[in-house]
Amino acid sequence: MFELRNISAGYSGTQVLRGVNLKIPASSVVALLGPNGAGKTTLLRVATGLLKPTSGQLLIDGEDVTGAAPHKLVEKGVCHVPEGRGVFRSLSVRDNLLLQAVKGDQSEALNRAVTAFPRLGERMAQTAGTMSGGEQQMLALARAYIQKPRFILLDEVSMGLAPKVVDEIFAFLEMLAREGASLLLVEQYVTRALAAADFVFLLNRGSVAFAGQPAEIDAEELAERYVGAGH
Ligand SMILES: Nc1ncnc2c1ncn2[C@@H]1O[C@H](COP(=O)(O)OP(=O)(O)OP(=O)(O)O)[C@@H](O)[C@H]1O
Repeated sequence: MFELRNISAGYSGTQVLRGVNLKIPASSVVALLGPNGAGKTTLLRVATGLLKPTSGQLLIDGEDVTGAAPHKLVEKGVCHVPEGRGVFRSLSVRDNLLLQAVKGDQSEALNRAVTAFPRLGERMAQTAGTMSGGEQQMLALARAYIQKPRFILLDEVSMGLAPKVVDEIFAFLEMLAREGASLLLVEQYVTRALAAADFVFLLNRGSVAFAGQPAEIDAEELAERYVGAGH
């Protein structure tokens, strides 16, 4: 269980998050929705240790990890897939994957990546930056998967991708949750996020405006009121 408890945070005097409570249980997908500027990315930055909260706690399986450096959280199984795909564009697909592998486990890491996304297997020698947006996102997700993360925080992974690729990516994310991971999915793609999620949090102006199950939400109304285009 990954938990943010009463978190407030911001940037040099500007408060963005105001007393946010959010839980990501094991083996579940939690969608974090909300309009532009609501504070979703800021929340992910707090959750990954990149931004220290001004108050509140970050807990992993009940252990207080507030203020821990990002690499300490990585050691605890926290993995961040940032907006705009965290891949090294000038490196090959293979090198991108190997950089994520523990020494001695290189072939296992490559196998794991190809199991997740078979298409990457055909493109090992290709320079990552020359692949399509969808393929680069698959590579970013495969790099995360290699680390066998327990908590995966994803920022707009479906942004700008074709519906078929988005289907493939969501199927992969649901498989990660079935394997036991906890996922926090920041999404503009409301319908898709609600279909995949076990729990939904709606952030508005830095506060949680709704927390509950997808069935309690009217996706159309939500998209109109809070999220805007892209659903
Ligand atoms: N580095 C920064 N310095 C100062 N203010 C920032 C910084 N990053 C974000 N903000 C401000 O914090 C607020 C929340 O931004 P954030 O990126 O967390 O929202 P978001 O919900 O992820 O929005 P979007 O959907 O547009 O990405 C915004 O008003 C933004 O201008």
